[in-house]
Parts: sequence; C-alpha cells; structure tokens
Amino acid sequence: MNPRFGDYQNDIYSGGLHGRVPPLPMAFAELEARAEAALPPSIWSYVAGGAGDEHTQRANVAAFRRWGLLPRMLAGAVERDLHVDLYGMRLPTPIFLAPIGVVGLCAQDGHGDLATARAAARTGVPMIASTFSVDPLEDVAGELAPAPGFFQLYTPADRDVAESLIHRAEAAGFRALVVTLDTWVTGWRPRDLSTANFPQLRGHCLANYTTDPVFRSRLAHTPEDDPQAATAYWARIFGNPLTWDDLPWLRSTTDLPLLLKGICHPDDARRAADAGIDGVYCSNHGGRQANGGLPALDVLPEVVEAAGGLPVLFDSGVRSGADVVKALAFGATAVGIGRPYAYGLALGGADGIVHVLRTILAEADLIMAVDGYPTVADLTPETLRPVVSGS
Ligand SMILES: Cc1cc2nc3c(=O)[nH]c(=O)nc-3n(C[C@H](O)[C@H](O)[C@H](O)COP(=O)(O)O)c2cc1C
Ligand SMILES: O=C(O)C(=O)c1ccccc1
Repeated sequence: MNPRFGDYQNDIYSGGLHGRVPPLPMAFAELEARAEAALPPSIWSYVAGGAGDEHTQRANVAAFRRWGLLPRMLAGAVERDLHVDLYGMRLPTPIFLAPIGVVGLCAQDGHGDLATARAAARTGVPMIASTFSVDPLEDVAGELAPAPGFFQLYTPADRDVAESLIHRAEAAGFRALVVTLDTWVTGWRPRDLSTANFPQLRGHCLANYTTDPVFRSRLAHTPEDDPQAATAYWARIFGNPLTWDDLPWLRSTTDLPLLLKGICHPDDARRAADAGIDGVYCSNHGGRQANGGLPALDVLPEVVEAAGGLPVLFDSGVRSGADVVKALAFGATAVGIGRPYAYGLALGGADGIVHVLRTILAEADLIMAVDGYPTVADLTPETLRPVVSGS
C-alpha cells in the first residue's frame, strides 16, 4: 500500500494541526512572511536573498507559472504511487531536501541540521546534508537513519582533506556524494553585503572541518587554541574551483553514486556523463550565485535529454506541489525543496519542516488524483502545455 500523501488534507480538517498556536501556514506566501518575522534580520537576509537584484531568483519561481498540466478525466486515479527509484533505493516520495549551508542557525536552538535530519527520518524524504553544517556530519547521519541521506561536498583545495570528508561521509552511512560546482566563490549578494554578516554566519558552520583529523593536522593552532582562526580557515576550504581535469580524481575517491550539482548546460551534462559520473543535478543555486541567468526550469528539458538516461535531480524555485509535478513532467528524477524547508524550520523546528513537506506532497498527490496521473511515470513532457494567456 502506498502512502496517501493527500490524506494530510483529512488530518488537518479533523484537527491534526490542533494545538499549534498560531497554526502553521498552509500556503508559501504566509510561510515566507512568517519566517521573515521569526528570523533575526541578518539570517533572513542570508536565506531569502540572492544574487544581484534577484531577478533570476524570481524568474526561477515565475518559470513554473508559464506551464500548465493538461487534466485527464475518467482516469480513476484512486491509488497514487509517488515513489521513485534512485541508485537501488526506493524513495517513498519524489522530493528531497536540498543542501542548505548554515541551515542550523534557522532553528531556535541553533541545531537545525539535526532537526532537518529528524524531519527526513520522519517523512522518508532524503536529506542532502551540506558540507557547511553547524553539527558534524556523523551527528546529522545519526539523526537521519534509517532515512537515506546524501552528502554535499564543497571540495577543498587540499585533496587529502577532501578525501577525509568523503570517507567520513561513507562511514557515516551517506548513500551518495553530491559535489557542488557553482559555488566555489560566492556570488554578488547585495543583501548579505548590506548586513555584512556572512563572514560571521559561516564561522558557525565549520563543524565538519574542526572535527576533521586531516584538516586539524594541517593547522598551526587548533580551533580550541584560537577560535578566531575560523575566518582564516575559510581561505583553505573555499574558493577552490574544480575543473574537468579533477573529475578522474573525484571519481576515484568513492564508490558511492557521484552527482554534480549546478549543471545547467546540456554540453556539461553530456561531458559529465562521459566522465563516468552517476547523476546530474540541474540547479542555479536558487539564483544566489549568478544573476541574469536563465530560470533553472527552462534548462531542465535540455539537460535531461543530454544526460542520456542518467538520473537528473532538480531544484531552484520549487514552492508547491504543483511545481514538483511540473519538474517531474519535464524529466527530473527527483525534485529538491530548498528555502521553503528553511522557513518551516524557522517556524517550527523539525515539526515545521515535516509540515512543509506534507503540504507539498499532499498538493502534488491531489493534483495527480484530480488530473488523472496516478504515477510519476505518467508525468511526461506531453502532459504540459505553455500558458498562452493569464498572469
Ligand atoms: C541559505 C541557503 C544556503 C545554501 N547552501 C548550500 C550549500 O551549502 N550547498 C549547496 O550545494 N547548495 C546550497 N544552497 C542551494 C540549495 O541547495 C538549492 O540549490 C536552492 O536553495 C534552490 O533554490 P530555492 O531554495 O529558491 O528553491 C543553499 C541555498 C540557500 C537558500
Ligand atoms: O549560501 C549559499 O548559497 C551557500 O551555498 C554557502 C556557501 C558558503 C557557506 C555557506 C553557504
């Protein structure tokens, strides 16, 4: 029996959210507004902000509005099956938690990576744990089990340190390695520049380094001797652009499925596939990195085509169940939820994230019911049409 995600509707009508004061928001606009009110301004600016005038960030969201699903009647989609298969895992849902560095600080107790892992464990929605977590990856993995987790790597210049992190992620039970390519340097982010708080925030997310034996062996002073050294560490672990020449080494470091995050050009998808990677992750980092680029959804079909049958993960601009359905129809294997879960975390910890995921899944499930597409495989590009008129 497949889980009936749409039943969240019944749970709510029958008092499932009873006792929460105020009740958790049901729509993204309210979620966003309440997260803004709940978070300290500099953290809000960091999470909600993007590159330049944030045109690309908004365009990511707007791109979904330009497509509509054609409904099929008399299809009798009483039982829906939203599961997807990925690297031998049967995932109960087609969504996952995208990696968010410093997400820990969105939680009231400052340990939001652990709360995120608990939400993943409760829902079976996989979490991609960021390199830049407040708590070490072993602790995150401990909260995650038995739900699957993937580890996202920002690759440090020192290959021994990189390999140490990769091997720790393997030992901790992470099931795939996601290497982010689009953020070896941070983009021009006016909101972070206005608060000038980014260096301080990132000082809180070095747990994977301060606990790493290889990294520590490289330091003249341990973090305990000199807590101020955090900023100096940054130069060692960030700012290292990977190139195609590094891929054979990267591939050799692990037998885990290896995915590359930030691929938005079909030629890059093809070349990555030729280099022996296991999956492509199409994303423009939620418009946080390079303003003026295309919305991620607009490049997804070409990337899927070029990936030649490799799994394609997707994120950037997903705000609702309707958006999830459209990204799946364009060929994404699974769809990443980013900012919305950080906002759920800010409002209600692990419960807040579980609520956000359930609202997204319930909406997707009920769209598939109403429109007569009972499984993810039924969602193909032919089910979508461009919107001709409207706002
Ligand atoms: C506050 C914040 C921090 C992020 N940190 C990381 C990170 O550490 N590693 C990474 O690969 N992507 C990171 N991302 C990008 C997300 O994985 C994802 O691509 C993005 O949030 C998708 O856009 P959306 O949230 O607007 O849907 C971050 C995003 C946000 C909002
Ligand atoms: O802010 C981000 O988008 C991000 O990926 C990041 C980069 C460095 C430190 C923390 C987060």
